Amino acid sequence: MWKPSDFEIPTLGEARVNSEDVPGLKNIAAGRYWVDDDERVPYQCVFKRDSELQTDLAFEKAGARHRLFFNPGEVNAGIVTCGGICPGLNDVIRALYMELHYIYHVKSVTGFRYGLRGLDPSYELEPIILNHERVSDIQAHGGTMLGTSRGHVDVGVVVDTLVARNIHMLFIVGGDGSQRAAHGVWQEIERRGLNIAIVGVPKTIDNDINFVYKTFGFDTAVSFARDALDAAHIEAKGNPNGIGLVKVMGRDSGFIASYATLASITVNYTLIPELEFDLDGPGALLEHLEARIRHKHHAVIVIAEGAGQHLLEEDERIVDASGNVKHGDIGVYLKNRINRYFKERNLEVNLKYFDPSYMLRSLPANANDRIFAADLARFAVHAAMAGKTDLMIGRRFNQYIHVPIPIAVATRKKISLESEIWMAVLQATGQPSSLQSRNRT
Ligand SMILES: Nc1ncnc2c1ncn2[C@@H]1O[C@H](COP(=O)(O)OP(=O)(O)O)[C@@H](O)[C@H]1O
Ligand SMILES: O=P(O)(O)OC[C@H]1O[C@](O)(COP(=O)(O)O)[C@@H](O)[C@@H]1O
Repeated sequence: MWKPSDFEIPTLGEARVNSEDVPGLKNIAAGRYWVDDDERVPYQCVFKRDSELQTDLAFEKAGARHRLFFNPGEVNAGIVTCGGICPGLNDVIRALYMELHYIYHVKSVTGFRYGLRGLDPSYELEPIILNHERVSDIQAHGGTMLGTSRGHVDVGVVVDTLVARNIHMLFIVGGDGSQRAAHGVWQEIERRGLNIAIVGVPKTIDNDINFVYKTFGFDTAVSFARDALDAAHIEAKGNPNGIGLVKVMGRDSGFIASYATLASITVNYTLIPELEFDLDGPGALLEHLEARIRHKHHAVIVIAEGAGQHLLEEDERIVDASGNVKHGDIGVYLKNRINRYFKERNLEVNLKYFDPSYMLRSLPANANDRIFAADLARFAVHAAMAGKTDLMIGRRFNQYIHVPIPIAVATRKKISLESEIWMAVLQATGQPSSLQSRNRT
């Protein structure tokens, strides 16, 4: 259980600069952005009749502060993007640069290349000094102009690089792994007694980071996944006993699969990592699918990549360079099992398999994601300028907040049997709730 003090954001020291003297900041609609340091957003808001609202647990509200720790004109800022790519990364980089340069007029903005390894001199990746020309059109492209990577980098080496390059604030754009790394870097900075701010911008296509109602890029990914599901439906209906099977990303969570199901409304089975399912036996997927094919002559199935891993051989499971489990290909496995099942029963089916996984990560951001990614970046800059550190920008109840990184990475956002999204999926698909009746522990 959290304590109120767990929600406190570390600061580098006493604020020394009056932000109202920063010309760029004065010119923007400061009324909208300026936030008093004691403004809070409650941690809990929904409460049942018998449980109390714990108003003492609250996040700090994000926004421009009246007083800054850093003198903007002296600041050298750094940006790094880590982990898998995601629509909107370039929007974040662009907005970080624009806010730092045009609003705060910082001295320099350095982009470290290929994730954390860009901060390890042994990789010999010379950083990029960002300027207007370099970033002005990057939002039109997917991926990240800085490159990204997975894999361990020593936090001591990262801090050595920050010191050597006289970086005052580092923006780490990445998922839970990157935010853990950010916390490690901050701990090392604190141990050395340095004044360097570490601010995280949460990123994952899977949307499973807590305290961000939806991660940037997720909206874009869902639209693309919806198109794949619609295509699978057309294929399924256009062939005798057609089955459209679509695999989407989602290492540990089924948000893309579930939201795309709701957006497409053509799906009959949604299989997600959080809920276990069986293939064989009475009432299990294959038997249910057979009944549907005999009755309706077509079906659409969406499966998230992390679903049904218990069905695969243990030795198919490997980890990536960052230590994340790399799942076996459940899509291909399911395709083969379905085909074999119907062949054994001498029942013709026409299964079309779609694997749009990587395609939905590499798109440029759609309109909503573009707005959101840029907002996160701007709030990250305000936080760092005020000398706040070891935090990630989040969003709760329509307000941007400062989330202490240890809280942000303590748990992962997941879909459960009892969640509203799952109820909606069951309703939209008509799949029996008994098909996946166990939360995965
Ligand atoms: N616990 C950790 N401590 C330090 N670095 C970490 C930790 N977990 C992940 N990292 C580093 O963070 C970077 C991104 O992590 P990864 O899990 O690949 O992606 P994501 O940030 O998208 O979850 C990698 O360089 C990885 O080595
Ligand atoms: O092939 P890669 O780059 O390891 O990416 C695959 C993984 O990345 C994800 O898209 C999530 O990655 P992030 O958490 O880094 O955004 C997973 O769904 C998927 O398992």
